[in-house]
Amino acid sequence: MFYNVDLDSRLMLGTAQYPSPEVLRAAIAASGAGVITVSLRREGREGADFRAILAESGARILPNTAGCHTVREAVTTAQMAREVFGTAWIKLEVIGHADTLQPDPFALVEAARILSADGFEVFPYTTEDLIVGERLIEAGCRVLMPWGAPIGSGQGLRNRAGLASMRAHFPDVPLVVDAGIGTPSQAMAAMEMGFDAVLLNTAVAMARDPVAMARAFGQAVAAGRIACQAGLMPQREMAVASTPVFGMAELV
Ligand SMILES: CC(=O)[C@@H](O)[C@H](O)COP(=O)(O)O
Repeated sequence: MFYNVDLDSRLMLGTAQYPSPEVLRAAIAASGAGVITVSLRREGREGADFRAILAESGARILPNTAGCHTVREAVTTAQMAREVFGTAWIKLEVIGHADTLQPDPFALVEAARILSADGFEVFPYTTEDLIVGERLIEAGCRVLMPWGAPIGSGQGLRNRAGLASMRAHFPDVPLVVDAGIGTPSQAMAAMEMGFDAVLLNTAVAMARDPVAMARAFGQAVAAGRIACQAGLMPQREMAVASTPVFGMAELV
């Protein structure tokens, strides 16, 4: 549950960098994404067409503050997005570093506190740092979005151990791996680890065939979720024969 909303699909899809609006429309449909994230800047640029694509998708809209570098910028962008999209959901990005596009944890927590107090339901894009996660929860966030890897890098789950300890530390908080996912298998791995959803953009938008890639990600996220719920077998140090020896033919 993400702020009391249950989603059919646990794939959250970004809407930037697609070769054309038609490809974007088809990719959203093929992915079956439950949530579409959209930047206010893009909505301002592309207007009615883009809005129609979002509306016909049937997915929930998660506006984001992509490109914001300060608390003030992020809070103002979120407030404008609430007006434009008519939702209290906001994916909060406050970028702290130009090369890594790493979140600024201090500004992030401050902006999350201001927005939560103002009635927003905040999805903060953060690192896997547990203390920052704690502070975000204290600030009012009921979802956390740790990065897989830097935005647009396609490096996948770069700090698997850190992500696993975040999952263990916040067993009851919905956690969404956001950014840096390059392949469907990486998205599936995140779901197998028990993450509640995955958010990605570049890997689909920049694929040679974005529509087919969107479908692949939709299926991978669904499969990872089923596998997690089915219970993965533990890894073992040694071989354990999988074929029973009872009833084997005796050769004399
Ligand atoms: C669209 C959006 O919200 C991005 O900021 C997001 O973090 C996706 O990252 P990738 O493009 O690496 O999938």
